[in-house]
Amino acid sequence: MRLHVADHPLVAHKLTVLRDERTASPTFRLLVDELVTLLAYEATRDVRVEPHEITTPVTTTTGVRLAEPRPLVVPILRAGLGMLEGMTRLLPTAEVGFLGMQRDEQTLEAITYANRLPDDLTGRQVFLLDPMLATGGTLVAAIDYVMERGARDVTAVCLLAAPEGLRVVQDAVGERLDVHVVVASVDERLNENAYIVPGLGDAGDRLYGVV
Ligand SMILES: O=P(O)(O)OC[C@H]1O[C@H](OP(=O)(O)OP(=O)(O)O)[C@H](O)[C@@H]1O
Ligand SMILES: O=c1cc[nH]c(=O)[nH]1
Ligand SMILES: [Mg+2]
Repeated sequence: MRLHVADHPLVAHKLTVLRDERTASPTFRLLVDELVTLLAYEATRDVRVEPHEITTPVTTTTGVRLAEPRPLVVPILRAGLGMLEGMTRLLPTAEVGFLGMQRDEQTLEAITYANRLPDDLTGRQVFLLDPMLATGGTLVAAIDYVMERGARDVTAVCLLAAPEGLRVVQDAVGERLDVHVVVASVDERLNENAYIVPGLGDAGDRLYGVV
């Protein structure tokens, strides 16, 4: 597993406001969007491109364009939905798949309630979006879904990760896949309820309200 922690004062500043319990949904959503844009820059560093010849007003030159097949962006509902627009702003031609997953707060098992992914992901670059990597159960299940469909190039974009969850992801997929994880911060630990500490609380609730 390759881990990239965004080390940038703007990321740290925005994350601090995001963590603050006084930050209400409208500002929270805006900050998630801005943070994803900053993380997406790093997450797409290895996006596949191909040579592309163009004519400028002065001469012809060979640049690059995104290669086919187009990347697939997969927000993990609910909370990952808050990251979709920021990601597709940088990758406007990407396709979008959806995974709806909810952690059972008793067993901590990830339960899948929606799955809308292309059948064949062979050769596709896949970007999984989820703000929180806590125990790692949700991300491991999501990686399994895309790997079952043939994906071998997977990047997870998260805002916060717990060290415990990163170890779980490494142990579960490390042998099978060189997954790339891009995060704004690796926090201290999980608490007794498997919430990230210091964290930001329940990302889905803070984005969309308690349901
Ligand atoms: O690493 P894990 O221990 O699996 O936990 C992380 C998951 O928990 C949160 O989702 P949640 O289950 O709260 O669903 P929601 O997005 O609908 O709020 C979060 O967005 C992750 O998907
Ligand atoms: O801290 C956490 C852990 C799981 N899910 C969240 O939204 N927050
Ligand atoms: Mg939630």
